[in-house]
Amino acid sequence: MTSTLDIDSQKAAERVGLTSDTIVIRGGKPLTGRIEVRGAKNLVTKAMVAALLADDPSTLKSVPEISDVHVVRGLLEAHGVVVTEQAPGELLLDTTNVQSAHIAEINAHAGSSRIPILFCGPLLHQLGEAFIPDLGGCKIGDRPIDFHLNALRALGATVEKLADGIRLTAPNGLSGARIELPYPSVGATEQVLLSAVRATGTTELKNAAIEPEIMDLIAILQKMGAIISVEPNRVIVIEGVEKLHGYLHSAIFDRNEAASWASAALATRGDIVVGGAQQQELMTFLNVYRKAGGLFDVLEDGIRFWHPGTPLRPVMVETDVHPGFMTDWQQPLIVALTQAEGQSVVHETVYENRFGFTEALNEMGADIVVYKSGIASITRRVPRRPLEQAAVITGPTPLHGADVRVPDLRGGFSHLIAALAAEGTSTISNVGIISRGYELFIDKLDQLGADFELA
Ligand SMILES: CC(=O)N[C@H]1[C@@H](OP(=O)(O)OP(=O)(O)OC[C@H]2O[C@@H](n3ccc(=O)[nH]c3=O)[C@H](O)[C@@H]2O)O[C@H](CO)[C@@H](O)[C@@H]1O
Ligand SMILES: C=C(OP(=O)(O)O)C(=O)O
Repeated sequence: MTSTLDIDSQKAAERVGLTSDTIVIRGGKPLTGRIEVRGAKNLVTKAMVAALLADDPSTLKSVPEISDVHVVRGLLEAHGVVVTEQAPGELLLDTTNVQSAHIAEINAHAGSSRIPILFCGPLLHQLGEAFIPDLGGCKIGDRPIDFHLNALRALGATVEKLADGIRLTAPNGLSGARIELPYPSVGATEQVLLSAVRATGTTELKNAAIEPEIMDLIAILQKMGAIISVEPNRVIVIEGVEKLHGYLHSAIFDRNEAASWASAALATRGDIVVGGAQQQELMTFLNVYRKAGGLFDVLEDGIRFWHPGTPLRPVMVETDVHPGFMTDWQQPLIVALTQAEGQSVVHETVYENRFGFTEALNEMGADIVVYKSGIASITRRVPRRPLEQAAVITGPTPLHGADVRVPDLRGGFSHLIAALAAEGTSTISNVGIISRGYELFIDKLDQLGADFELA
């Protein structure tokens, strides 16, 4: 099983032209103004991989300037794909000359993101073999890839574990199979889609994830010529086709980035219009936001989020697969919950180690207690998973500045907004990690009136 390597924050910063990996923030000032969100990190990177399934070029629009996009671009280029930025945020992905890559070139991207694992199916179809380096991604749990490898084996791939990654071959090509995931994993569902779409015969995937980004990937594959039915009860049926052609697609907006800026408005007592945000993909988040006392207004071209000016209310949140409350939303929201009057409880049911960032919040004055084995006694909608954890946040607690180091993407954004909400000065290092998923976040902080400088 490939391990999740540490993300190199400085490298991530360099990829997007961030001149420093440390930021000094003078907090206590509400964030106000308008920022734009573009395509979702969790779709755009996969859409770029999907282009590999076609023999002619694809065009992807609304591509954000984030580090993970550069990582996938590098991997595609290593395989002979010519990637051109035709206009701001518009990539032309020319796959007419796909070829095997040098292992050294692939390994240069080891530990940078989780996307390399999704190259398996497209490379097997195009080249009959694939080498996948050790993965990166946020260290928020073990993050095994057993569902991926079992699905690939079921489709006919042979998997060989190497010291620095995995090698896959499919001597007889891939063929349709009946696959049931033990849990509706986003990545494993995408793995099956990208592998089964050009396999011989039909694949039935049970217990599939149905996140909006997956639906957008299915839309892209359908544009390319695929036949994919999303059926009731998390069943996806993929009827394999021999050839796919390039696509023209504008990526779905980044709902995780939108929810993060919404939480920033609440935590800093601010007022932020998130241009490009849409209501439907955020409905579950908006309900919780409203219960906590946050105000929002759905506009024609975005959503306005603001603090009510009166005390916030505590909430109980259970993270879950879609349409539940997304795990990536809980970290920024917790910063706002430190300012609610009373006890909030956040049950994390997707990952087993996603509360590490709360230590820094406690150093800044928050009162957050993490229950490493969850809280069993509360009856809830989401059935308990063995890996579950819970955080109890008691507020309101004034926050003060501190020196902190970003541990992961969403935790890092949470530290930024905690520092912006806090009285005094904070120094936050390792902020390059934030550029994995937050486009131009330094420019956006500037647009929203934050008082900071890069160290
Ligand atoms: C790049 C990307 O899209 N990342 C998102 C994706 O991550 P990612 O696709 O990695 O997350 P998964 O949905 O696969 O993981 C969910 C759970 O399944 C477990 N699991 C997964 C695969 C596997 O082979 N074995 C296994 O046990 C994981 O350890 C975790 O406990 O979905 C997550 C859940 O919405 C989000 O937090 C991430 O932002
Ligand atoms: C966990 C996340 O991303 P990744 O799967 O890329 O590590 C995230 O976006 O919060």
